[in-house]
Amino acid sequence: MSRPAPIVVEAEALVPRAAEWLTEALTRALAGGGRCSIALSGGKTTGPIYRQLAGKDLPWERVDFYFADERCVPPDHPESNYLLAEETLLRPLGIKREQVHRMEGEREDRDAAARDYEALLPPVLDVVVLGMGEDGHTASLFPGGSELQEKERRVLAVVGPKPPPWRLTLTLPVLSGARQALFVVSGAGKRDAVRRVLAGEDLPSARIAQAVWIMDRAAAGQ
Ligand SMILES: O=C1O[C@H](COP(=O)(O)O)[C@@H](O)[C@H](O)[C@H]1O
Repeated sequence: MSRPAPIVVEAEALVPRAAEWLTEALTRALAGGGRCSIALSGGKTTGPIYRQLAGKDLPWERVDFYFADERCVPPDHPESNYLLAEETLLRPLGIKREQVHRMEGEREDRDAAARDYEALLPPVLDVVVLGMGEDGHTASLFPGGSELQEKERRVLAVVGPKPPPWRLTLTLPVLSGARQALFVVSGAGKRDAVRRVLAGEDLPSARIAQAVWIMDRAAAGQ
């Protein structure tokens, strides 16, 4: 599959462009009149996008929320990806509890938490929002990790180099199988990783070949 050409925008246009893309993706996924699923990422880039997405007029009662990854911390911890989504998107929209499927990163038995999450994931996700770290990681799939070879498991507990170390993450078969996937990348710190992905290097982020990339000029090296 050939990678779609990245969409490069001015820094101030990144958030509105990404929120618009997600609105269109959700609209497509909801077009049949049924429910749709979206998996959210954490990190620094996504919060402002979620805030803007929360202002969009969509039939939110038909959207089910999942997570691409979670740090192994309680859900009210400042590092929690769930907390970020809760504060910027889920609470502002008044999303019902039963529509939100968070990864239970706080559980002592992380493998059991990963297996329980596998049991509630839909067979295919309609929309996935992803970020990319400066090392090319996405969700909690880090370069060189053995979990990148995973073919069967859909969710894994992993240890990564970025604090907090323990994480739960969707695996590549799930992320690369999503119907629509978006990477949002900003800042000069990501420039080298972007260059490596676009040059065809085998970084975790590069493995989600169907994804659309929206980035600002600094990340694109322009
Ligand atoms: O640790 C994480 O990092 C990635 C990238 O975050 P960013 O702040 O560099 O955009 C994020 O996508 C992931 O959900 C998060 O757990």
